[in-house]
This record gives sequence, C-alpha cells and structure tokens, in this order.
Amino acid sequence: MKTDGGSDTAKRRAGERAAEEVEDGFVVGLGTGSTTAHAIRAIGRAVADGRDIRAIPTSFQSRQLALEVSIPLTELDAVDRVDLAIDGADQVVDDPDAAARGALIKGGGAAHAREKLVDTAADRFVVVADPSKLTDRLERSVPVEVLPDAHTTVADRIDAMEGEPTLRTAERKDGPVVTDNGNLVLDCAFGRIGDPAALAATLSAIPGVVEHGLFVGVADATYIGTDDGVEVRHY
Ligand SMILES: O=C(CO)[C@H](O)[C@H](O)COP(=O)(O)O
Repeated sequence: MKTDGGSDTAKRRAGERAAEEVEDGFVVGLGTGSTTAHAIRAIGRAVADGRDIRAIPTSFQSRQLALEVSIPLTELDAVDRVDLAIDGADQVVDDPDAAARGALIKGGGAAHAREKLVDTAADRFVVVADPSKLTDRLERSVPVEVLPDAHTTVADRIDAMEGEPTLRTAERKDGPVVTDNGNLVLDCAFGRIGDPAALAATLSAIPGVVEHGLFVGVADATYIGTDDGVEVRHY
C-alpha cells in the first residue's frame, strides 16, 4: 500500500477519529489509501461490535480491506443515500483566508474517479490527513485519469496549458499504471495552482478525461491527525 511522508500514528488518529462519526444504520463511503485504511479497520471493529453499517468502497484496495475486516458491502445504485464518506488526500489547502480552503489534490493511488463519485454522493465528506498534507496552495501534480486512446491528445492539451504531463508508470509491471476502471493516469504538473476551481473546470472539459484529482468545494471537514491528537477543520 502506498504511504506518504506523514507518521502512521498521525494517520491512525485521523482515521480512527473519522470512524467515530459512523453511526448505526449508516451507509459509508470508503476512500483509498493508508490513512483511510485506519478508518476502515476501525469501522470493521464497530461492525464486529454489532453496529449495522454498510459500505461502498472506492477501489479494489479498499474493497479488499473491507472484506478482510468483514464490513458488509453495497453499491451506489443499491442505496437511497450515502450518509458519510471518509477519504484521504495528497494535499489539502489549510489557509483560513484562501478562497480554496479545503480544496484537495487526490489520486495518489489512482482511485480518484471512483473516490470523487462516492465522496460527492455522500451527505457529508470527511477528509483524513496528517500534517504533511497541509498547504497554503495546491502545488502537487494533478492526477488525470484518461481513456487509453486519449493519453496523447490529452497530454497535448495539457502541454498547451503550460502543464507538464507524465504518464504514470507501474512499479512492478512494465508499462503504465492501469486504473481499476481500465484507464491510464497522466500526472500533470502546473506549479502553484492559483485558481483550483478554474483549473478543475478546464480539465473536466478536455475530451478523453475521465476524472481529475482536483476536489474543490467537496470536503465538509478535514480531520488532521498529529502526534498529540486530532485537529478538525470545518468548511
Ligand atoms: O487519493 C487517494 C488515492 O487515490 C488517497 O486518498 C491519497 O493518495 C492519500 O493516501 P494516503 O492516505 O496513503 O497518504
């Protein structure tokens, strides 16, 4: 499983604190990544204690973990509502004065298409993060999932926007990363992103783009695990 710079203690605190928000009868969206994995394990313990919870995973990885800890699974088209989604992030805008406060870059695990689907469908979306994810301005490369046929045409469009697209390559397979949806990922560097909402709209409009990892105005709160406790930001 991919892990980033933050301490595992901080990730665990954030994940377990978010899992406390899951009530009896809830349908919960399960994000992807090492921080969310702590929430999934905690939800598994709540299920083992008799709590009635159903979950919608956002990736093969979160589905496998949910099965391992015996959380009953469901699908978006089988439920009337998703009460809560818990998901990690690669960067979170944490400047109280920034217009884009709470905006995220996601997709470090190439799961951002399903994550965006489930996170935006939820009544409440809680981000779980450690302090290494916080920033005053988004500046990591933005993962862009593309149809395989479109990877060169989308890359050309990104170049024309003065971005730098790089086809994500697999670590233990020759060739590119293939997403759970059978698509490819271009990691697109734009430097410091001044207007994430405008960039998000531009990327969404490119033919062949399935989904990008900019989540703007989507999160309701971020739970930041630290080595001392958990800080909560509400948006
Ligand atoms: O967006 C994601 C996967 O597509 C993850 O949520 C993000 O990469 C954070 O992962 P981690 O908690 O392991 O740092």
